[in-house]
Amino acid sequence: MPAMDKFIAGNLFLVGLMGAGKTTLGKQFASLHGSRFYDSDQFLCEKTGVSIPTIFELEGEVGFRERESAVIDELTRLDNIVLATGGGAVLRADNRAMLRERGTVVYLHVLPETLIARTGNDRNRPLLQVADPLQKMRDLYALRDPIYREVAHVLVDVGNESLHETFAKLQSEWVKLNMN
Ligand SMILES: Nc1ncnc2c1ncn2[C@@H]1O[C@H](COP(=O)(O)OP(=O)(O)O)[C@@H](O)[C@H]1O
Ligand SMILES: O=C(O)C1=C[C@@H](OP(=O)(O)O)[C@@H](O)[C@H](O)C1
Ligand SMILES: [Mg+2]
Repeated sequence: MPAMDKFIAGNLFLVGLMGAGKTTLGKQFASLHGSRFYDSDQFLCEKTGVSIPTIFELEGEVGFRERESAVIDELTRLDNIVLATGGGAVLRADNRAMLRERGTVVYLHVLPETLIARTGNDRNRPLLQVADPLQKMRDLYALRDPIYREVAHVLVDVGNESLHETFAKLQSEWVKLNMN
């Protein structure tokens, strides 16, 4: 993982695969710290008035990624926010640069089996509507894990544990960062 050369105390950006807990933990973390919470997917849905599956259906993944980039640019310019990104937001180099330069990026690292146990029946994630969601998640993990590691300032290793436990790990990493 690269050195924390551009650490900015104010913004926390969460990255990781679908089901890692970015949205759930981000909301809780923001509420505890009195910061504003944003979720790039929710923001996009509010902007367009339609769901993520509908955007995929109408414009394909390419269209979704275009919109997602614009949202990442808009939201990462804000100060003192917690942002839950969509799992694929790190795929574009320009998004990665925005995230790394405008805040502290935390990778919630979770293994595919655990992720699928959490998201398996969810109809709201178009990429998982396939015959073998576990294999799909393994493929996404193989492709993206190195990218998350590259973009993140900090990795939080999440096992098969409670939400409460992961929240405590995230909190402890944040405290460590702010003591440096
Ligand atoms: N240890 C944990 N950390 C984070 N989420 C967990 C944990 N255990 C169970 N969950 C559940 O997993 C789901 C994660 O979903 P979500 O927050 O939408 O993830 P993401 O935004 O990263 O796709 C939530 O339903 C959450 O309650
Ligand atoms: O990993 C991905 O490519 C995606 C993750 C989703 O967000 P979550 O990571 O919050 O599930 C959402 O942005 C979209 O379905 C695509
Ligand atoms: Mg989410």
